[in-house]
Amino acid sequence: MNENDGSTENAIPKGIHLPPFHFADNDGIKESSNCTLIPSWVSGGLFPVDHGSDEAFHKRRKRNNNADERSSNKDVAHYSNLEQLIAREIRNCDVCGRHVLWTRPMYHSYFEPSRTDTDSSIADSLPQFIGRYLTHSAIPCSFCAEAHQSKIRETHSWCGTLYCSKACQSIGEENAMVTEENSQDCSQIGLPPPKLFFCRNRILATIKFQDCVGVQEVLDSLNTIKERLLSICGASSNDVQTIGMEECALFITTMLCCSSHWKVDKLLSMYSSTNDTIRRNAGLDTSEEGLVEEMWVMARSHWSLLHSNLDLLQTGSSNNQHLDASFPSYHNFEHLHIFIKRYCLVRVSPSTHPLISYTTNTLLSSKNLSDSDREYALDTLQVPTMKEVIEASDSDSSIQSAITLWRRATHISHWLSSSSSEQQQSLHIRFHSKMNKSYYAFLPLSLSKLKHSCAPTLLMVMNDGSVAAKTENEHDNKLAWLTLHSFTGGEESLSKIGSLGDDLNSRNMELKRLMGSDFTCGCERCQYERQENINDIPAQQLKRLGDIAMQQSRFEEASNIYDAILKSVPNNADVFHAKAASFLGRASSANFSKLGHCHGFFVQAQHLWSQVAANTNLEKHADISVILQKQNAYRTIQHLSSDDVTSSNNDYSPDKAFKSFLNEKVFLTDNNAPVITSIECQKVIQSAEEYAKQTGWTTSRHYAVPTTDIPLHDLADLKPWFYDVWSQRIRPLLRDQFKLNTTASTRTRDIYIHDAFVVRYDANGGQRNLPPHYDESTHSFIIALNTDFEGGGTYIHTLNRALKPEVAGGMISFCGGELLHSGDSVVKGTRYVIVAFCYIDLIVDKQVSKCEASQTSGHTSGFSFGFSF
Ligand SMILES: O=C(O)CCC(=O)C(=O)O
Ligand SMILES: [Fe+2]
Repeated sequence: MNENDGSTENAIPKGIHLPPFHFADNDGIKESSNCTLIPSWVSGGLFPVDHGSDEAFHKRRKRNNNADERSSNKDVAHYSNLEQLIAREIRNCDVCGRHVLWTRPMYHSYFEPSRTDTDSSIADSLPQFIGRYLTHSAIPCSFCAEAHQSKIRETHSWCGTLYCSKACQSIGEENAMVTEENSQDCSQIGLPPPKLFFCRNRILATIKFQDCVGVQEVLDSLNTIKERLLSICGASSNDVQTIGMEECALFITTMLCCSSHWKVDKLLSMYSSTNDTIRRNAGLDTSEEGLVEEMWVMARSHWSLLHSNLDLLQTGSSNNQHLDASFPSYHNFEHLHIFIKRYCLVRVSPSTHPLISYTTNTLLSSKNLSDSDREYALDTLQVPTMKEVIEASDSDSSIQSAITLWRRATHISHWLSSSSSEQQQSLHIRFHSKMNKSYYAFLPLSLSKLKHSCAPTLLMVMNDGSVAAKTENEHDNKLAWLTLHSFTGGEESLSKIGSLGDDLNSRNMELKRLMGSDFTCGCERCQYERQENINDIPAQQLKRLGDIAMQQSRFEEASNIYDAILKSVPNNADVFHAKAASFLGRASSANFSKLGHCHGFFVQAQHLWSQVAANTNLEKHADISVILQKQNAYRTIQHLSSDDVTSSNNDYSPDKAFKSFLNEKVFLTDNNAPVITSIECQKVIQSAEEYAKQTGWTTSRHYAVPTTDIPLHDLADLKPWFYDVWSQRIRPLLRDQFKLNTTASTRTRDIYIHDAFVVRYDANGGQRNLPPHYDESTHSFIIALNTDFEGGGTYIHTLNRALKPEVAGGMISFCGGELLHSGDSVVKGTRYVIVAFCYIDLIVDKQVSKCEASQTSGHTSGFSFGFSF
């Protein structure tokens, strides 16, 4: 097994955003390579129109500014609510100037419910109204009808002239103006000069749409229809956020397809050639039947209206005969629906880069933020893409400034505090629903071959990672694939379901709902979780499953998977490393506040790393070497296996030399009791700065919330000193503060360092602050190395203030994995601190051999670290 995720040289690494792409299609399918994004019905957005290579459309857009404003893709793409949707559709009749609803901005048609109509007749005509949205149909003006007859419809969209009634249309056509511009346009497409003026409808920004003809009726009726759909789905309007979306996306997609013979034929032939369970299980769920019927009637009646109007314009008489031949039968409509649901529609995850999600969530959950500051913070939340970061040189100033922006934005979340009001709560909910909104995408047909997997290689996401939920405008979002593992291009796997974090049963229930009741997922993850032919799953696939479990914080499962791999591939350092990391994950997620220790997992992880490093049969592993350096610097293993545990000979008296906060979860040393002297502080700063002259300060050691730091284990001249300080002064103090029993004979738990580093904050550039976060530790300490700066300090959110020792050498210690905290912005000068991530865990030696850790460690013989290599 290859160490780097089984990737080949040309593989695209994990964590990269790719634009939507096509898989090669043997049938030479020509489709837009973009997936169509379908926002939710509930949010009022319908779907973006893909004009593809419609040159005439683009040409016209450029020429006419007003039309451009009205009909740009952006305008059509999405609307955030029904009112907006309707308001955008209000235009003036080209003849009488009356405000009318324009049912489709790009196409020529009109819908004018009159005030005298009864509610029920409006409701009856609404399916057609909606239908017109859903299929690119229009009643062409006479110019467009000519264009249509000249068989140039494919390359020419309707002109967009709008009349509020037949009477106005006649007047308009009689008085039509011919301009130089549109006459040129006509000669380009081989037509006689047009009779009509092109697209001179205006958007009147001042229109109050309530005053416009028919608006309220349409709004009401749309809501009526929505309610009806929901009731068919068995949902109340309170559930709309969860139920409306998928149903709507599905129907919009199916109805869209019905407007294209080619798509219908293609989909039906794909359906009939599919020989998997879809055929055996073709029936609809009973809950769907009524809805599908209703949609079929709606789509069909629209189709009928469209064709009779076309006939009327072309031949002067209505002829409905071709309807049955061209519109899919109910039977076929049902098949289309099933096929699309199972193969063409995928849920799009709104999450993007983990960094962005992390920051965004923190911002959203912060109660100490005024509305405008939160808006500002979200607005300035711009993070470079992974690709940009990888490709950018260190000196790339745009990346640097983007990172600075991000940090500044997140920092606002605690800089300005105000009490949490109801208004803020609702804002929070609004933002949250905005961020977490689900979308569906209609895949190009060639992509419908992609297989579902619960451990997918690709995840369809909003955005390409460059902009984090920056604005209210959904059309700023783009679709992209996120590679969850290194991707070589041959893998056919994507996720059909929204929540990959669910367990086997929940995932399968969801899949059966989507794919039919006898669908059984055959992906490796389900195979593994069902314990079915596990030995047949290649080690490389299993490693992926383990890594996914790690990403989803299912650490115990990850440990088990890595164990399974080691049975067949016993000498893989990468898997051992991953297994130790899963122990560390379990240490962080152990129920610390209840147990007061990490169930032995921290200690277990350290032992595993040390044993792997000592095993000469195993390849050297870069990450394990770093862990070993830390173990040596802080003597973690020596401490566990020697009498060091008993040493309590310190010359530091902790008695009452510190203040405590938050029920002894946070401590600050008194000014007269620093843990190191100011001379020692100066030495640390000098040593770190000297070292940084050769290597620079690191800025990416901690993934989600990186500090600008130098690890202490890299500072050779300081290592012995730091160990002395740790064992003689700091550790005894922490034992005292966190009540780890002060005598060695009764002590069953102790505190260990996992990582320690010197951090530099600089008001004049570089890093000024650290965003809100939890540490990867149970406990952390921060030692101030200087005081000649302004701002700064460790902001503990529950405390609602920053703690800052007033003397160099002063220390803050706190439950870093449990309390949200941040590094406050330094506004003047440079701040240096030592930060250490620690774990309180069991002392694992003869004294504690019967501790409860043994029950969960997976080993039966006490607390053993015996791994078979
Ligand atoms: O700068 C500080 O005081 C906080 C640092 C911190 O929380 C960290 O490095 O994890
Ligand atoms: Fe921290």
